[in-house]
Amino acid sequence: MFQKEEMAANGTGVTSPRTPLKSILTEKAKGIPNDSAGTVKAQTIEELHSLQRKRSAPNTPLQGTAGAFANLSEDERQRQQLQSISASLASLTRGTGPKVIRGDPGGGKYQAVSHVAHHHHHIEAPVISVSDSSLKFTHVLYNLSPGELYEQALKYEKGSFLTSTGALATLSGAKTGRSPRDKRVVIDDTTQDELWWGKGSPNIEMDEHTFMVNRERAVDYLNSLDKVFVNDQFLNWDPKNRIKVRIVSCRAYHSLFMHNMCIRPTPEELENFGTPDFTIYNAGQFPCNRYTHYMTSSTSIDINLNRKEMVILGTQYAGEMKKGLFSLMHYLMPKRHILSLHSGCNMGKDGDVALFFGLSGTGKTTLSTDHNRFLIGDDEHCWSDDCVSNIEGGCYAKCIDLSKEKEPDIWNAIKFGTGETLSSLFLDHLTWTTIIVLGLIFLPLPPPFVSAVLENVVFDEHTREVDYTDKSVTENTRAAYPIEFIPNAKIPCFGPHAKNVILLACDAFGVLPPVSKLSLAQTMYHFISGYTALVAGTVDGIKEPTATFSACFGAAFLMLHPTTYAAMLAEKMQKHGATGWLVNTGWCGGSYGSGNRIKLPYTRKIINAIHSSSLLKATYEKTEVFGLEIPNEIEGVPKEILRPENAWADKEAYKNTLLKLAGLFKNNFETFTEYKIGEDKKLTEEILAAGPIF
Ligand SMILES: Nc1ncnc2c1ncn2[C@@H]1O[C@H](COP(=O)(O)OP(=O)(O)O)[C@@H](O)[C@H]1O
Ligand SMILES: C=C(OP(=O)(O)O)C(=O)O
Ligand SMILES: [Ca+2]
Ligand SMILES: [Mn+2]
Repeated sequence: MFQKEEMAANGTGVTSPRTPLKSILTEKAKGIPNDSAGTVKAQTIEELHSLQRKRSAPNTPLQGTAGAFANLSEDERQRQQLQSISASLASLTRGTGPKVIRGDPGGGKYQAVSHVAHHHHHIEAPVISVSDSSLKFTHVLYNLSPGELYEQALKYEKGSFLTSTGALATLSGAKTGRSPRDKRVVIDDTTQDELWWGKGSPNIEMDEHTFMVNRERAVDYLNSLDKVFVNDQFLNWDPKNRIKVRIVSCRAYHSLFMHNMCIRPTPEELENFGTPDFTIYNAGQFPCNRYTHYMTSSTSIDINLNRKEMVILGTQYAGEMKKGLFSLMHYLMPKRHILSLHSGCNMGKDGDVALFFGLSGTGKTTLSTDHNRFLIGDDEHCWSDDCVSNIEGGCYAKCIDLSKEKEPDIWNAIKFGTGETLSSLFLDHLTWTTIIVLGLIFLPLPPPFVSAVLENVVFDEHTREVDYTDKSVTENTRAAYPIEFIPNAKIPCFGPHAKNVILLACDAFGVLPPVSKLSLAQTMYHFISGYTALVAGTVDGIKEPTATFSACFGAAFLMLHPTTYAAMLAEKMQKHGATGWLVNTGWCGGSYGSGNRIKLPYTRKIINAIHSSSLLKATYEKTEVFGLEIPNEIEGVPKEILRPENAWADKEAYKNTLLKLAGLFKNNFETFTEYKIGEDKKLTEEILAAGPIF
């Protein structure tokens, strides 16, 4: 009887007599007050150490909450959870999943699944032989906390270090950027008709069978390891359109990265998680077999929409997982008439929402992180009939040349510690009517315990201070931090319909004006064009400044034809009266090499003028060739830089460069001239006429 009660009380079925150690009192000690707070409730050192780590969720989920597992005993619930993970890792040829147990094979203390874990805990890690896979156990490190993941990384992953601010610095291996040429999408009867294939499309086809070959390769590799990390998390803050994802990976770094980047479930949500909507198998440390059909390198990133799975082989760059899930959302959301956007998003205290579109490195993260506004998200959003919502739970900032002075919020986010939810100071500025009218809910959540991951940065061996100017490993150094690390993040991350749509282009040619106001047709023209000219790339291998056109400012992630997204954007902008802007965050006064990059403080002034509506009231002049409306003045921005031709010393060179760029725009748009944008024939014609005229 007593035993039963104790089992129910600690929820594990493990019973241990907890008689405290008797303290020995000598004659001398009698009468002397004991300064210790009591005696230790442990009989052995192991037990003492086991007391140090308090059992908590998710290992000990809360009792009594309703949901998928509501009527199950704790043992049964955990058994089903392990079964689900085993099924995720199942070999399709052998027809079975591995024997999974919870816990760290290195002797760590995570094995909450009592009976299974206890029996096999002492098994020595065998020399791995795949043919013995049915005999061995795969340890599952399930939704570990940042602290646990830190320990795993520091203990077992070479190249993992603590920086002076407590961030985890790590290396992503040979790949320090995405590998879009190695992306494959399974073509089947459904996707053949639904998806965007062919010229300009990022979706390079692969057949179902080849996917299975790569999946098996990844699963076999994962099964051959002593341990794998499993994250069960969410995408999309819009509760009606939340997607459940499971990420299986082999590195603590990957698990921590996704912990930061996806939405973190509460213990209750995790308990009721059930079957994921999509699963990633990240076996990035292991290459694909180049003799496999469709493979052109040893890297392969494969999406199978029918199986709801993604396989990663031959790259450890964590951005592949983040952007792979983004591709998934670009498929799932439009099916629900929701527009998925490669954009940053923030909101003013009056509820004015701005979207920041732009290719990698154009300023989405930098400019959406604004101390005077609420951050909704830095990179991936959905625009539904109800709201604009962030897909992710974290930000992924470029950190080359990061400075505390210029970007204090990002700088301060690169740490280990607790996140700040919306500061009360900021709340004071919000009137209650605003809160009620906008239906904003600011949850008084306890600050979560989280930590940033720094990829491929260089730091001082002794002080552990990061040198953000050092490009020794790569130019594409990155920080991934949970959104709560930005003090004025808006949690939950959604807001009302967008008022301003800002298209960012980093124009290395230096001929686009720092800011221009766009008509709806021009907005669509530039959205479909998706221009930028970067100097250094996120995309693996590209280091030179080149013009890039990427439809919808994110062709690499589109699943459907660009005009599908464009038509939805046009409709939403019309419906909600949003204004489009083109902002050049790149060069002025000359091309890359002779001119200079526009100073961030000037760009911020421009963006402020857009937010405050003051720019809307300015007087404008139209430019030649591109027909862009340029404001005559903006407070705090030198007048000379607003008109590019004034900023260039060599007017002849300016004109030639302008025409060169116009030609590139025209060539690029040729593929789109035969498409209709939605039902509106008039708009389609206007869009075609909204490009450069020369
Ligand atoms: N005028 C400017 N506007 C925006 N970003 C600038 C500007 N000048 C320099 N930068 C730098 O360019 C980079 C923009 O990168 P980021 O904001 O991460 O882009 P994205 O999120 O679009 O990939 C940052 O490193 C930022 O400091
Ligand atoms: C993660 C990426 O996004 P961005 O550079 O747009 O922040 C990427 O392109 O790899
Ligand atoms: Ca991006
Ligand atoms: Mn970004």
